[in-house]
Amino acid sequence: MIQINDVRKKYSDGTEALKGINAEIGKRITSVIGRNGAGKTTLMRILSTQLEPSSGQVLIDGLDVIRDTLEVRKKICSIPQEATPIGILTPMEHVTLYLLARKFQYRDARKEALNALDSLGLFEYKDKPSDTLSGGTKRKIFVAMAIASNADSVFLDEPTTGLDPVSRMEVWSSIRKLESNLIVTTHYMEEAEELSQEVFMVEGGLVIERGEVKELLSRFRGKIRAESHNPLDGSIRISNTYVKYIDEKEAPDYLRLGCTVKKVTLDDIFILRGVSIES
Ligand SMILES: Nc1ncnc2c1ncn2[C@@H]1O[C@H](COP(=O)(O)OP(=O)(O)OP(=O)(O)O)[C@@H](O)[C@H]1O
Repeated sequence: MIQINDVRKKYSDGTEALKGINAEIGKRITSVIGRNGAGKTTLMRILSTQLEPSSGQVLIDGLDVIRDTLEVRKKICSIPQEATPIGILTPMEHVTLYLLARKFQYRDARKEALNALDSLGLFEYKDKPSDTLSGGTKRKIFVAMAIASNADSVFLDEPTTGLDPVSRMEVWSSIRKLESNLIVTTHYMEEAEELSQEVFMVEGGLVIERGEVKELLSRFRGKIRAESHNPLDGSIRISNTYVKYIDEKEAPDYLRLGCTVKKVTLDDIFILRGVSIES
């Protein structure tokens, strides 16, 4: 269980990245979503003991990330957004060394490393130096470390950024098999919908919405999104696009008007924030 109590972070230049985050996260997959600069990485760095909050408290299985840092580090695995592999080391060496550092026995480390690499479609690359691999394959090495670690809590900051659709599905399926508390940040709403039991939407350093995907989307029941480059009656303007939420049965009328019609996703909560779809 992860408890986040009124966590705030003000950087030395005065930027208030987190303005009071409160959350309780259980043994399930949780996604943290939000626009660029919302505060997702700052929160992940605080949870994984890489950054101290300005105030507030984070407890991981009852251990305080500031007071009990070393104990917490043994229980967690955190893969930061900017992680890059060491060029001369192979994926197999990366994952095995990581597991040895986590006190796995050598044989277990090799076995778990192989399983994780295989589940991510990396078997054929396992003995190649990392600097000969593509960007997406390099990214998957770190996902393999997290999967093999079997840590109680795993934090993945944008694990699938830059991955092709097949690789993304391989990552999802491996992530789903983990029994850890898993927190994933992502820009892909589809990923949050696919993966997580609970979603936290962060904006301006605050949690603006939280809940199960189904629950969050329930306000749109029976609605779809119509988009146009021309204003529609009652539409919301986003840059050069006009968005309107319509009844499913109205789709043919809007298609005739030249609109694009789309299924509602978590994106729509950001679009609609503060606006009632009945209006
Ligand atoms: N070291 C730092 N010093 C000052 N401000 C920072 C620092 N790191 C992040 N920030 C600021 O804190 C805010 C939150 O940044 P953060 O990286 O946590 O957002 P994010 O949601 O992860 O964004 P992205 O989706 O682009 O990765 C932003 O305004 C950012 O510019």
